[in-house]
Amino acid sequence: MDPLVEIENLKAYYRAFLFGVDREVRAVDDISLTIGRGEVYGVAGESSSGKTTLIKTIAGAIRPPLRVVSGNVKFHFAGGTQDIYAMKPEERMALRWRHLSYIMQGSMNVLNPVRRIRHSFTDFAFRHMAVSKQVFFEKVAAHLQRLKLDPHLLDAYPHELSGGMRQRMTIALATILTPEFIIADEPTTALDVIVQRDVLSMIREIQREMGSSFLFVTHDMGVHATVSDRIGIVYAGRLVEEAPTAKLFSKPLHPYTQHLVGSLPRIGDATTRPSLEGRPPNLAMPPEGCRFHPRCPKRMDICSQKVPPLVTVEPERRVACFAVTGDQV
Ligand SMILES: Nc1ncnc2c1ncn2[C@@H]1O[C@H](COP(=O)(O)OP(=O)(O)OP(=O)(O)O)[C@@H](O)[C@H]1O
Repeated sequence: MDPLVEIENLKAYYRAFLFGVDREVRAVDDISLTIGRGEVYGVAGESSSGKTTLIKTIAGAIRPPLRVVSGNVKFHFAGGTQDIYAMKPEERMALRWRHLSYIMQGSMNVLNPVRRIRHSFTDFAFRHMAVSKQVFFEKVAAHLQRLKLDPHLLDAYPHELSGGMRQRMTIALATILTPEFIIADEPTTALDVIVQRDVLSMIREIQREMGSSFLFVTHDMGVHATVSDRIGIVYAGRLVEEAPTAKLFSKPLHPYTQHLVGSLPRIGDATTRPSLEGRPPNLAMPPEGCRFHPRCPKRMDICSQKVPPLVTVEPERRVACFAVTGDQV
């Protein structure tokens, strides 16, 4: 794999006062992963597992009470290497849009609601292209056409577009400068299933045509099945399994992944699936050992005593579970 993003032993904690006690919320706790050039890397996990915090730390968007405790994030943009935490804030800002861009849930965060859409394109992208306004808008129109969007929509206000159309416009905006790396945070969660399918196929097409890498974050395993090449499963701030999508779905190894995959509905199967007992832990007071052990159907004594390391069990496949790797690791 030709790596575009390398994340090593990343720990990022929030400082929080809970019941009068100063605590650390260990939202990202020792995560290492690599995203290849041209790859869609999916991150899955339930609510509060640390997905958004992981995105923030990867993008270097760190504000109190969040702080990076250890680890590093390296990008390999434009033939060089950028160590995100060794860069000055203005150098980090310079990567935005041109090399690294975002697609968020809720496009109104990006499209200015009181201005026509063309102004959002000018605000974000014009200064990065050394061309006249006329050439700039010719390029924008060509980009929209390539993405099957009518360039006349540039004259509309965001509220005049449907939710799906707005989200597609946001994706056009995020990709106008052909960034190498795109972070997508639950980009289809607020959309209905039909519109969701359109948006996902648009993302796939962009990835194929432009060769950009994606970090695609969603709790929705069905969406991952459609769009992700590889998936990292996050539980309570830790990466517990990573595998190519087809392998992860056909043979999930970690008991938590088995639960996620097993809960997906299947056509013709009307049986109810057992739910997982308990709740995800409070990350200010996570359990000792494996954070999943209080809910795990396969737990052993060691699971409450020792943190299972993330072990490569087959090529391209890592899992952190003593029930899979044995307790001698
Ligand atoms: N500003 C904050 N101060 C303290 N704790 C925080 C803060 N923001 C998030 N957290 C905590 O960090 C943990 C991870 O949150 P995060 O938002 O990263 O999870 P998530 O997987 O993205 O969840 P969701 O899918 O619900 O957005 C949670 O326990 C959350 O309560």
